[in-house]
Amino acid sequence: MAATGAAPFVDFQDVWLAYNEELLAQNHFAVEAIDLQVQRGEFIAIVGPSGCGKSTFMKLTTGLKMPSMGKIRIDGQPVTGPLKISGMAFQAPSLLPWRTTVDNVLLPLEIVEPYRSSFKARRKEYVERARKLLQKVGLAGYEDKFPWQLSGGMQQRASICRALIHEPKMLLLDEPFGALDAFTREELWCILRDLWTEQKFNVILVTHDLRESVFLADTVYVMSKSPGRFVVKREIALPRPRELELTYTKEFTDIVLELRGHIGAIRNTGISAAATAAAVAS
Ligand SMILES: Nc1ncnc2c1ncn2[C@@H]1O[C@H](COP(=O)(O)OP(=O)(O)OP(=O)(O)O)[C@@H](O)[C@H]1O
Repeated sequence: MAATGAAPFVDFQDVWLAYNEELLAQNHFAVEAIDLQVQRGEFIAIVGPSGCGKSTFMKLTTGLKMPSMGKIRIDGQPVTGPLKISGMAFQAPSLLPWRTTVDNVLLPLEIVEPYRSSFKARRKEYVERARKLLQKVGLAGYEDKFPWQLSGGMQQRASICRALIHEPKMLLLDEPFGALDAFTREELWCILRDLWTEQKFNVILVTHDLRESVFLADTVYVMSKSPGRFVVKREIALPRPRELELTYTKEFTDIVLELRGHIGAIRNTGISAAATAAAVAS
């Protein structure tokens, strides 16, 4: 899976974030003491109770937010602003309504250098790339449709293609399948797993679906709240590629229940982040 011994692809060193100066003055952090190293090609998932700081962690990883304290390096470089080496997909697919599927997928190439400057000259090649990706996610035949002609699951497939069109080194997914029915969700897990196996980008997935985290990720991190802090690191040593049947085995269910137990403890007993961190091996 991930390369070992090399410098981590994502490297958080004691990162803290308060959302503004006033909160910082009150020592009110949204996330604290984030130490996290993700190896090149690794697929990680982040789970935790609502409001614990998962999206805040994503904002830091994309460079949309800068830490109040601590250091972040991605692909060996300090993060100083919004990153272009990542693709992103969120719970709402947010396709532009006046663009066809293929034109929505092409959007990052019109915006991100080095593609932007050559976009017009290479449009034909890029359209071909977009069509191939759409085919892989089962959207062949829908390239020229508009978002309102697609189901929610289809729009989410297109948004994953849009996130991958500029061949990013890292894919950031914040609850991308949360609004979909169980069958579509499982189908998209398999599509995402196949794309990842083929292209080997890093993935950081935020999800409330523990089965999803265990099915997809190499490592699952549990975040506790107030402020958000990683308190559990669970490596998932299940066979790859993962088949859906695996999700019905005892081993799989035991890991899901173990993670559920950690989140239940954080939610129900009000265990503070520091106490949980001390109690649970990382
Ligand atoms: N722009 C902001 N300004 C101030 N506080 C914020 C801002 N965005 C988030 N927060 C606070 O930071 C904390 C973490 O929020 P975040 O959205 O990262 O949680 P989350 O784990 O992603 O939640 P959910 O699972 O519900 O999406 C919360 O207490 C939230 O109120």
